[in-house]
Amino acid sequence: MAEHAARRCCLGWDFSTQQVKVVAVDAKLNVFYEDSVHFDRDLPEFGTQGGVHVHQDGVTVTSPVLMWVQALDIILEKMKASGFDFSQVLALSGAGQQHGSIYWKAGASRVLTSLSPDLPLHQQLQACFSISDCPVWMDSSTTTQCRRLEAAIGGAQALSCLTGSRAYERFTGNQIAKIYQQNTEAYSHTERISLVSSFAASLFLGAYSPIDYSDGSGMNLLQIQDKVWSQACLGACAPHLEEKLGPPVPSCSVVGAVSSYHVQRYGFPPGCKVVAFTGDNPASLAGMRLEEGDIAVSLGTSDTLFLWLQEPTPALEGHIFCSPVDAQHYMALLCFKNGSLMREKIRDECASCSWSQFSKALRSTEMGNGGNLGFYFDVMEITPEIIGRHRFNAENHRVSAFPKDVEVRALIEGQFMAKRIHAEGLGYRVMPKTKILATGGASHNRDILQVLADVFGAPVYVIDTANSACVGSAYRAFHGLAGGTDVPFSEVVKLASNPTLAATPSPGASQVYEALLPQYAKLEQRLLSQAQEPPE
Ligand SMILES: O=C(CO)[C@@H](O)[C@H](O)CF
Repeated sequence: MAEHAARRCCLGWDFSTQQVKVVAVDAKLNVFYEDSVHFDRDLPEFGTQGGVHVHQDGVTVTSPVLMWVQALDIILEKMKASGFDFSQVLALSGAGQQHGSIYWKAGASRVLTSLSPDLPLHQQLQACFSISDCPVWMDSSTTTQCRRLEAAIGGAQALSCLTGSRAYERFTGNQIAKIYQQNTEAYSHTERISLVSSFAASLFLGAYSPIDYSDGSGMNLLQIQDKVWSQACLGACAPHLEEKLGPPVPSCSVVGAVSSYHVQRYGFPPGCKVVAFTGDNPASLAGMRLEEGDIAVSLGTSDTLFLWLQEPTPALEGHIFCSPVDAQHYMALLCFKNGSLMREKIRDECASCSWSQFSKALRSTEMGNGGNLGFYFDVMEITPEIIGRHRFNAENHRVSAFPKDVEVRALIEGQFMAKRIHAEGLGYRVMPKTKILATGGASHNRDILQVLADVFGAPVYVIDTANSACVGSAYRAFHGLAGGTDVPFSEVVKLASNPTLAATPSPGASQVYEALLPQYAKLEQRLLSQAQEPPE
């Protein structure tokens, strides 16, 4: 086996939906080791598809907790067999898919603190969980619990102001409420409830790890301003919940050292620190090294925006989480369902199925598209809830079609104006130092990125986010090691390689879009109110 030269490092873990991944990052912030275990491929005995079980009802989605435990056993054994030198690990942190919940059975903490280094984790933790199939973020079976929680707190907007989001089916508080209502005995036999992130940290700690502020913001239970559990939300979900959750902690907290189990079985140094694990999206924000005023745009099947916010404006769309790298600030997530599939459809219809033709259409039409505006939602859009294709000319009159080149530009300008309008609705502001970090399939098309730069009036950089949650976790481990809240995260990660500049705003862009954005916003509101009118 190739021996890995001794190299002081931090480990970054990601317990995601489909796999467990790990990277080792050295003091110069170079990734020199990575590995992964895929649930479907490497643990077929659990019978998951995409790492989950979709139940017969089509809305309940779970993952077996022992599959996650066994995946960690496998990846640690793979690292050991490859000659990885665990004695060089100074600290570790990690990420988990957000919102999922794990239910530790009464007495499990005693097992966790007295693990035998002669046996794998999954053999020793077999009887430690009161719920074996854990609800995950793809579950949408808790609409009743969502309505009850919003009613208890004074409505959707009130809940959003308190916890950063209105009630969402996947959010953990609603999932816990469902388990309490439908499996009361299991709930009563539960001594601790973890998120996937704090569960994973517990496996390294050999004790229950606390929930961090950032991933805890995805539960509809944490007051994001005061960073304490909301007693009203806890009470509306299930009894004795606060004692089962434990107190939340700042995301950069050192929550302890790796357990003697890992020291004796794998050779971790006894002083190897564990920094609080967090959600995969907050960890990705850290991995992308987003700074104040920056915005990350992931142009994938659905388009996702990561925002850095100082003063958030909670709304009925999007999600606001406590920042994972700065306890005073916040991050926001906005999801736009009509992303790359919508771009591919218009490419096929208007650019002969060719991206080069698509780019040519963008280059041959002017900024602002002569005042023509389009809304392209072939599937029900999330942000906002509108469906269908809607076109308007410069006089704001609805038209049935655009010339092909105009249609291409109307799609891209519309997608990016919507992103700016809804980002600003959550409190985001473009600043002089703003960088737009683009990732995902469409970020390979320079002409699309040019429109992005023009609409936002800010430079666009491209970044590779393949391992962003893992790399962000390793960065956060260095941050925790360096003293956490006393040291700016940006200082800790300044040695990391910089993103590549791909586009800067065209001359005159801000005049064009400052005029067009309010018009787009008005038309969107018009469509939204028409969509909400009762059918005739
Ligand atoms: O639900 C989500 C965020 O709110 C997803 O991005 C999960 O974190 C994916 F694991």
